[in-house]
Amino acid sequence: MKIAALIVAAGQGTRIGGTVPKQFATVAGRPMLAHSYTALSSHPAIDDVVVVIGEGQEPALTAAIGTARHVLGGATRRESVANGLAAIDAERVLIHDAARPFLSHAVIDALLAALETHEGALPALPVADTLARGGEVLGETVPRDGVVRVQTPQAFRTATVRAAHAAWPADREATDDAQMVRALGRQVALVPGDIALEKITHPADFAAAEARHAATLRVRTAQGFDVHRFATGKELWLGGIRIPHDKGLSGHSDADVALHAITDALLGTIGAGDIGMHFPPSDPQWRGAASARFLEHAATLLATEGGIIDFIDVTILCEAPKIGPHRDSIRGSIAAILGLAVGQVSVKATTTERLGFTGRGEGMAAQAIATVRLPAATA
Ligand SMILES: Nc1ccn([C@@H]2O[C@H](COP(=O)(O)OP(=O)(O)OP(=O)(O)O)[C@@H](O)[C@H]2O)c(=O)n1
Ligand SMILES: C[C@](O)(CO)[C@H](O)COP(=O)(O)O
Repeated sequence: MKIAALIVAAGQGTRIGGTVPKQFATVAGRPMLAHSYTALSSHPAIDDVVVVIGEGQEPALTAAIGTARHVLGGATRRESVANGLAAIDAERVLIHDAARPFLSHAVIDALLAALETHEGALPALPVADTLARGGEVLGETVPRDGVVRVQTPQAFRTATVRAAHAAWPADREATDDAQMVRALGRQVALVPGDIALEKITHPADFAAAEARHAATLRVRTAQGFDVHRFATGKELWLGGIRIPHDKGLSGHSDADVALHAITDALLGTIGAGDIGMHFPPSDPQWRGAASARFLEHAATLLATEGGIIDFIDVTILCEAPKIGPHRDSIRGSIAAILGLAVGQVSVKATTTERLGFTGRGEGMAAQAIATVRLPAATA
């Protein structure tokens, strides 16, 4: 049996505002859409994931998740879902809001299990507050017994949800698909909802989602170390900044010893080997490459595993040049490459008291420690 997933991401996010629609804004270190796309596309039972986007949103989609199957949505969520349903070929379908980024495989499993006995299923949470009609002054209390908060993904037998959309009057809106299936007289099962799935609707929801997500992460640290030999006639690059000096460092790339150490530290946090495995010195395409690319790659791999960087600490070992005058610009540069605040980056330097290869001025070394947080399953 084929199972497809639709992520509706064609909204404008007007209640949140901002320079990009919320589904492409960053939350927990990645574009919001990327979180649920990863959760759905990595689930072993799901064969096909289709993203429904708005007109002109292709570049944002590609920037968020790379190449992905997608279709254009409509003016309302209901129309966007209908366009997505027309694009799939599967017996079962999960319909999910991009605005609910933190989707676990446990919720998907529960929904698919409920579909064995029901034509639809959705995650629901109990209501804890008193409910009342509102306006300028308090209206009457709404009984909350048996009232639930309805989340997504909503899972359906595809034929049923297609029939529900076909039967729904074109001049009436529906805020979700389950109410349309119910209007057909079919039963939709409830499975336990997840507070992590809360929809990001208003500006304050971003910070709340970040905080809830961060609380689920586990801290991990890893270190990186690198050495490069001095050579005359080379530029000296440190932390992505060109430093005036009479010698530079030799290497296949720009030989930025500080960025290499940080790259290895980040790769270490996810057990992804070392920089040489990802960018072999034997590969001509990396000749003279800016090491910022290597660091960005390591940060992307970490983000793909749901990790976020808490802190980077790098120590540069050399007799000369003096690092102090360049410390702030190196910090700023590393922070900019990684999308961090400057306060999340520390740059230190030391001589080795004229001892060893650094003491003799033959080369430079750098060591870095990365502190990150990763989802419990990875950590
Ligand atoms: N025409 C639309 C409207 C909404 N959505 C999607 O439906 C989900 C839930 O909608 P909502 O949170 O209301 O998002 P927006 O419509 O973008 O927000 P707003 O109402 O504030 O503009 C979101 O993932 C949104 O991208 C959609 O695909 N097509
Ligand atoms: C589908 C939904 O997320 C279920 O709670 C909700 O109805 C979407 O409503 P919105 O007004 O489109 O945000």
